[in-house]
Amino acid sequence: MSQRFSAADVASHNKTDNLWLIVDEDVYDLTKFQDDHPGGKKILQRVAGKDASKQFWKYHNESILKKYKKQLQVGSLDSKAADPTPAPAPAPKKDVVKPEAVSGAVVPQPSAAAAQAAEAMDAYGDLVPYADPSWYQTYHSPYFNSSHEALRDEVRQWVDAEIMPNVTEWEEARKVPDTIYQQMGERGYLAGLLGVHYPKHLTDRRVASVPPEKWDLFHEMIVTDELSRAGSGGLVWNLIGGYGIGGPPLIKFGQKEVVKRVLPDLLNGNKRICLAITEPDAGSDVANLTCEAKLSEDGKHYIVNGEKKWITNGIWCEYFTTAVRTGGPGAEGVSMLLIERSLGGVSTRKMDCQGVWSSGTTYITFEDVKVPVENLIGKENKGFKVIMTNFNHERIGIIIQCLRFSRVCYEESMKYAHKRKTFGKRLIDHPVIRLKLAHMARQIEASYNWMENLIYQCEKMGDMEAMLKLGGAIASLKAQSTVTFEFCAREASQIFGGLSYSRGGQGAKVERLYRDVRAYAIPGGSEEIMLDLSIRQALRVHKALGMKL
Ligand code: HEM
Repeated sequence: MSQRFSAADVASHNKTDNLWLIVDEDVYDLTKFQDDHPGGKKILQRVAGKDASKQFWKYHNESILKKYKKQLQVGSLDSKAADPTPAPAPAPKKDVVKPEAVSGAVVPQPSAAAAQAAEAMDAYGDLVPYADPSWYQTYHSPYFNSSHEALRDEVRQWVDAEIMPNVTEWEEARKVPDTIYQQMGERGYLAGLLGVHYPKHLTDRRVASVPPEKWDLFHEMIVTDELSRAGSGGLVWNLIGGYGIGGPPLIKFGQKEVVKRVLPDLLNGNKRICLAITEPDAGSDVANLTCEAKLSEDGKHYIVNGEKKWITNGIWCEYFTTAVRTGGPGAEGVSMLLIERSLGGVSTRKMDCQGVWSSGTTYITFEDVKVPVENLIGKENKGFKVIMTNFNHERIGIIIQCLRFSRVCYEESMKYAHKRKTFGKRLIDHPVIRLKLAHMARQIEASYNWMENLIYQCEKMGDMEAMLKLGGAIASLKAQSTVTFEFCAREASQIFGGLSYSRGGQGAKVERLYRDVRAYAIPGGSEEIMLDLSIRQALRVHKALGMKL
């Protein structure tokens, strides 16, 4: 913004029909906007011509300026430093704070070897303690390197510019513009989100900051984590909810020709896929599903009839990775089939749900859909194995999202607690509020550190070994992360008070995430089923490993 004004210039625009004000040394013309101002026009008129920064920050958060700057800013104060372009820049290089002992605490010194081997990561983000993972905040990490740092910055800049200012609007409209999903493809992110590293043979899209050969599960984690900063399960599920669980079975177990025909459009963001397993009467109890696929007399097609319920993204999808019954009762009679909308007989209806509004939760009916046998994913009656190997990837996705949503609740609360005053003190100065923040942080950090370790294990193991050895721990962490999310959403809501009860405004993220909690605690295996499985599976594996009781 090139126009420069003195404070006296701005002061002359102090009438109702000529209303300017200053926020953080930028000058805004609110003459027309005042009638639409959700906080009322009188409150603006009272500060007309003045520096209203203090009042502004009392009632709004950053997203408001991001959204309205273009439309309302007319210039800056002449006292403002030149080139104020705000960028979520990677913070200064290696300016690492040396810990100092307080009250007699001993400060351990790293050994010479350790000091040589390990450099702390660069500082990144706002450095609010625990609001980002510790490797963003100058601490050491065995898992991340400069390619992860570069991707983090790439995704964050995109999310901050294109997504963050619009999320509330999209959520209310119950739809994210298709262009955002397409950008996920163009930027190469979709191709990296299937848990199979980077399938460069199926797409010419590339991620700007990471070459495909270097792509690992931590890069995948970063994309999901940074998207989740927007504080909306609906947004994340819209972009990767159906794709991230419907795509992996196809790319891993689909027949070569089908994969070659279907995958490129999916990876590039031109078409959508979802996972259709749950039915009105079969949820966590997958082996009981009834949607049937009968082989035609000539053996060339399956004829599919049945219903699927709570299917994320279903209304927008061309492809449905579907669990069907091809054999007898129980798990041995289940197969996976790629059903295509273009085959006819597929009807989708949007469901109205408590949370994740922009994710497109769908009820599906299949009526005599004629599916070519080539669309079988895996072997006939062996679909349960496909479903089982998919669970780790699905649950880790849920864990990443829940833990970032927990951080969002915590970060919003921490920032709000620094500006809101009650009984003459800022909220952060009340011990009871600090206690809430401490309980949030300890659960987030413990869970995140376990998650890093499990992702590292997945990176080192094959699918089958990971399914057997990690299935129990991942199920347990899924429950741990949804409980953490629920706790953080509740505590954040208490800290925000009424602002998190009404929709929009400063408490928008907290209010929305509070509504999203059940969408994480129930699907992908409910907390109860996860915790029980975690012990059963661990015992089974450790018996095989030689456990002595
Ligand atoms: C660039 C200038 C401003 C813009 C673009 C703006 C925009 C908005 C918007 C969009 C809201 C709806 C709530 C939200 O989404 O956060 C809002 C609410 C509000 N604004 Fe402003 N505003 C501006 C300046 C101010 C100033 C200077 C004051 C106070 C002197 C003020 C007081 C309020 C109040 C009291 C609310 C209602 C908050 C609530 O519901 O809790 N606004 N404003």
